[in-house]
Amino acid sequence: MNTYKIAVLKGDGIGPEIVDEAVRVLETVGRKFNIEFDYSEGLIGGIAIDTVGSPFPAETQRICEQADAILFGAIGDPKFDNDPSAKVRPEQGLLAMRKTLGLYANIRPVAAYDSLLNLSPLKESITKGADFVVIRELTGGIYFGEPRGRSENGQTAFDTCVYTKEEITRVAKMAFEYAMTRRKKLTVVDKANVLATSRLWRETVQAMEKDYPQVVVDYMFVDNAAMKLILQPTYFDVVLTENMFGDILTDEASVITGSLGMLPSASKGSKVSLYEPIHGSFPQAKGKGIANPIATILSAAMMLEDLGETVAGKAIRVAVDKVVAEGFLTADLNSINPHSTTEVGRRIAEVI
Ligand SMILES: NC(=O)C1=CN([C@@H]2O[C@H](COP(=O)(O)OP(=O)(O)OC[C@H]3O[C@@H](n4cnc5c(N)ncnc54)[C@H](O)[C@@H]3O)[C@@H](O)[C@H]2O)C=CC1
Ligand SMILES: CC(C)CC(=O)C(=O)O
Ligand SMILES: [Mg+2]
Repeated sequence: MNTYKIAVLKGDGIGPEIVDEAVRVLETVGRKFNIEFDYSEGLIGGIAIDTVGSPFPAETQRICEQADAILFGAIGDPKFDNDPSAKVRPEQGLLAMRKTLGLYANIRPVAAYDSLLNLSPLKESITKGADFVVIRELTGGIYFGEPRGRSENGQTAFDTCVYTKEEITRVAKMAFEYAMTRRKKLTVVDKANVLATSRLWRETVQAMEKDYPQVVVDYMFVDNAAMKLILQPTYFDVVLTENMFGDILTDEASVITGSLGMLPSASKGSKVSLYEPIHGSFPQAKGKGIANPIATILSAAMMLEDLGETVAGKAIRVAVDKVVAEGFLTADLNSINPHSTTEVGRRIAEVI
């Protein structure tokens, strides 16, 4: 029997509810495929600020560093969002965790489900067959650059976007390698017509093209990419982009699947990897049992595949596909006969 140490960071809002369903599904595949999970829970985000005064406590860092993989829910709470003067914010915990653990690449697969095509506001003729992966740089750019803050007596605010060649090279290498396992097409999304950082991105990736002669590379400005994503999503195979563009474009891309609650992700670096839905803490839904757990359950499937448990990961995907096809879904995707977060988690576990 294989045993894995999993750090479980539920976070805020719907975080605990969706992670509980992912754990339920992990337990089910564990029983079926003889895999054992040894879970350690850590605090992160608003709940960590309220409990111990820090959004990414040292104890949570220790738990993560000792784990084989990390399963993360979401952070964020309106009491911080609505207080611009808050000195410590839940989001700082997520950013600090990504930076401290060196999680420089966030892999966000996007695929349209045939049975959900009618639920996207986009026409079926546009979304059918869409299947791409966004590789978002995760520890650089404007979310981390210094200096940042206020000047002129608080009347001016500034953030700084910084990228080094090394940061671009390591994530681009991952993107080229992903492209090699797929349709061998890489689209680099930037704003090189305006931004110095984007010009460094373009120059760096262009220099790497010769190492991957089978990969066809194109470069697209982010404003055009934002349009193309919903005009012709089937155009894309692997998309490589910087931190903020990737954050924004993938929420947009979730419209292709019908709900933000469907998109999983893996955050990777050179050490332990972290698995997280792409959405946030959806505070309006907290405790109501209406949040879609599938993004988190599919993140757990990505985790198993990366741990080498491909059969178990595949079993989760097959079960999700079946449950999606039968329409046993939360209100975001089934407003007529909605099922609760727990019912959907239980159903997926039952089908495995
Ligand atoms: N990775 C993380 O932990 C992230 C945290 N946040 C934080 O989350 C809080 C809320 O931010 P929002 O901008 O409202 O983003 P959000 O992603 O939490 O929610 C946006 C909308 O997406 C839908 N949605 C999201 N998750 C869903 C799910 N599982 N099932 C069904 N529908 C779902 C809902 O309609 C919701 O109103 C903020 O405090 C923000 O800072 C935002 C994004 C990522
Ligand atoms: C809350 C932000 C720090 C991150 C975010 O929106 C994301 O990772 O998708
Ligand atoms: Mg986001």
